[in-house]
Amino acid sequence: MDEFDVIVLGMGPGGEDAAGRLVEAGLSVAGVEADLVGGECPYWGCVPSKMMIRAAHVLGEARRVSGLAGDATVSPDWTPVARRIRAEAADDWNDQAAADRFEKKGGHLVRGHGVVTGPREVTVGDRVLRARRGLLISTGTRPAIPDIDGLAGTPYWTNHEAVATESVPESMIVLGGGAIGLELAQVFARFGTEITILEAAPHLLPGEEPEAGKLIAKVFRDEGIRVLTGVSASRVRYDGRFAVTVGDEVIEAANLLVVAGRRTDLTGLSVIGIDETGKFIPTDPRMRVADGVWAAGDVTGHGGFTHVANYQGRIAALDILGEEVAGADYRAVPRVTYTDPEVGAVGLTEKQARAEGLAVTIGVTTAGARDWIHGTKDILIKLVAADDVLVGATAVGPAGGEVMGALAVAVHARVPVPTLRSMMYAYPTFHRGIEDALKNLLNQDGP
Ligand SMILES: Cc1cc2nc3c(=O)[nH]c(=O)nc-3n(C[C@H](O)[C@H](O)[C@H](O)COP(=O)(O)OP(=O)(O)OC[C@H]3O[C@@H](n4cnc5c(N)ncnc54)[C@H](O)[C@@H]3O)c2cc1C
Ligand SMILES: NC(=O)c1ccc[n+]([C@@H]2O[C@H](COP(=O)([O-])OP(=O)(O)OC[C@H]3O[C@@H](n4cnc5c(N)ncnc54)[C@H](O)[C@@H]3O)[C@@H](O)[C@H]2O)c1
Repeated sequence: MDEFDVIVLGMGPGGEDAAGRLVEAGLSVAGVEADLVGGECPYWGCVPSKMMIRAAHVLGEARRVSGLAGDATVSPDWTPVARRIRAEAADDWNDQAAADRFEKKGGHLVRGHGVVTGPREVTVGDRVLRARRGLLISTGTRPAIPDIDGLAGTPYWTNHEAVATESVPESMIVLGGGAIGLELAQVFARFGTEITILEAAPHLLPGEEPEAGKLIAKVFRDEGIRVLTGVSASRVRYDGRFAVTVGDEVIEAANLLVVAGRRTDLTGLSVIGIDETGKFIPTDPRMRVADGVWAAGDVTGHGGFTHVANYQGRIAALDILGEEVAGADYRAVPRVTYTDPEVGAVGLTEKQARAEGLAVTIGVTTAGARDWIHGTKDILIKLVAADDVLVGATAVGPAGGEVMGALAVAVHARVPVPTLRSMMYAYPTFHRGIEDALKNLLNQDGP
């Protein structure tokens, strides 16, 4: 029996951050990891995907030279993208640097799949680990694979294969029009892949404002991407190429990318009172699950983002240390889909605000001086206000994620709308569109 103060199960952005803090505070910590220390984000998610996106956006900009600055010939080549991901982001999918960082602090890394076998007990192979103070569960998510006739057993891609590929496919069906699907679809399209996106919901990015998803669909179609919304694939066949049946049509492509959401694995957690058939681990504001058990990250269901996992990991670590800590506050969760244009959003959508029974006012702007100068019409700022404070906002545009930063401050700090209206917005920035949207805040009856 190995005894530690704390066991951290899963060393992704939620667990790694918390484990490091706990070790630095002087506790003995076992970090249990089945795969790579660092989790999805540095090896298969945020970091390599954003390197791919950076390369694709450079191509997009080069293609805008015509009409604005003369002529440019662009010859896309995946080689530097694959090289950069392998060398700079994933270190050839080797986590030695992260493992060393944790162990040099004094942490104890246990490699292998951990099973929770008691309130403060994790079994890894034939090793039984016991925690004197607490167990932090931060096991993240895996790709959810829809139950479609013929899909299982075919060589479809998930984000793992897409990130690690050394070449771009000639054609690809993208199953799912959420954040991963859209980011990767646009990357591969800009490198020459013929893309068809299949999205079951009525619009792309169904968790966000419908106007944002519709604007991205328009941009993608203008770029030559085929976008089908409100569709469901009924059958998949593979005989060297994929054939996916959608209604009466059979769509063929060299590759199929399945990006239809993520799923947690709660197997075995009934020993600590968790419903194993549930989707997520319920937590209180201090990330407590049960006596001596905490959870952080994607497994808690408060948004699949690295910044949420880090935020929760910090709260859990401070609570485990017995320090005073403000409970988690999810009113202003920021999120960015790094398409071109970017979709930045914070807080509630109009639909969510109305579902909460709030008396909602909406302000929208779709044009401003900067986008006209920039040469784009694809922008949107949508504000959702209630009781004279913003409760949610969306910014789509060339710097949508950055514009959202200002809106996140307003939502988080509950800045009164009259205060937001009274300030100056630098001319001619993209964020100056916020001023126009504030002027347009109107009472509306809702969709
Ligand atoms: C393609 C892609 C792009 C993304 N881009 C962004 C982005 O731009 N910005 C952003 O904020 N977020 C992004 N995300 C989401 C982000 O990666 C996740 O929110 C984040 O990684 C969650 O951290 P986590 O610690 O909860 O889980 P994970 O990163 O999933 O880590 C969990 C770890 O636990 C380990 N584990 C699981 N079960 C066990 C077990 N029983 N025993 C031992 N180890 C176990 C796993 O091997 C894994 O290493 C992206 C995700 C993807 C897939
Ligand atoms: N920029 C970022 O911060 C970023 C980037 C990528 C991913 N992520 C996170 O990673 C997580 C996973 O992303 P994701 O895009 O896989 O999930 P998602 O849940 O955001 O989107 C999945 C999409 O697939 C659709 N879908 C599901 N089943 C389908 C089917 N059978 N046919 C057609 N469409 C189907 C859903 O309607 C949904 O729109 C999310 O939590 C996201 O927040 C974040």
